Amino acid sequence: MSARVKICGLTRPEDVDAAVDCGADAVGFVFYGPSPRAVSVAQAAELVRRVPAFVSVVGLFVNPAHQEVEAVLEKVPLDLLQFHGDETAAFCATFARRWIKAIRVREPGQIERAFDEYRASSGLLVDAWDPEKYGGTGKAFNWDLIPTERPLPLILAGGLSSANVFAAVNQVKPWAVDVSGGVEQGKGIKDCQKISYFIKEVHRVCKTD
Ligand SMILES: O=C(O)c1ccccc1NCC(=O)[C@H](O)[C@H](O)COP(=O)(O)O
Repeated sequence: MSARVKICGLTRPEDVDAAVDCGADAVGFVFYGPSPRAVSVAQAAELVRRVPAFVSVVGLFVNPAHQEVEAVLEKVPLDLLQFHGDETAAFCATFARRWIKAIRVREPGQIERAFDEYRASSGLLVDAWDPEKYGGTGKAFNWDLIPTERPLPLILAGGLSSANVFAAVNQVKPWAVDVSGGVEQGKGIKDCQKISYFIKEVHRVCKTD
């Protein structure tokens, strides 16, 4: 078994370097103003310059206007778009870029329905539901709601950290895991030691299989 790792919500050059050096497969930048992890287009363009070949750069949006995404794409070489709001599949597919859809899980059957609705995506990210936030909540959800039959790559997110990612990967066997709060020392400020432990735990479970 192998699971890839995405470190999301990076805001500082040293955190990008730490994620890359520790072996992250993807790094995520939040283009959503209300988030404490939001980056400007100019800031993201600078940060992305540090990302080497074969590490994917993901741009995260929440219910953006079409023009807003295009404006980011003009300046920031994103490999993938991650839509974290109530975007339709038709909207997500209007950009000349691969995309993944995040859903916030709270009831049985929801993931199965999303697999169908977002079948044109490159993956479905499953995160915890929260009444007030679209993501980055630091909360886990009931992994028993995740079906074993998956027509798309499944990316597990929500409240992961080095303390639970071994169990998560072992149980869910996701294509990838996505973490933000679990590798931070403060909102938007990553902790390179936590990033290192997190990725080591994912690699450890992959070796034991
Ligand atoms: O990070 C945010 O502030 C955020 C705001 C709005 C939508 C999504 C957001 N983040 C998404 C992520 O960082 C992750 O994909 C995911 O939600 C996991 O976050 P965490 O539970 O903190 O590990």
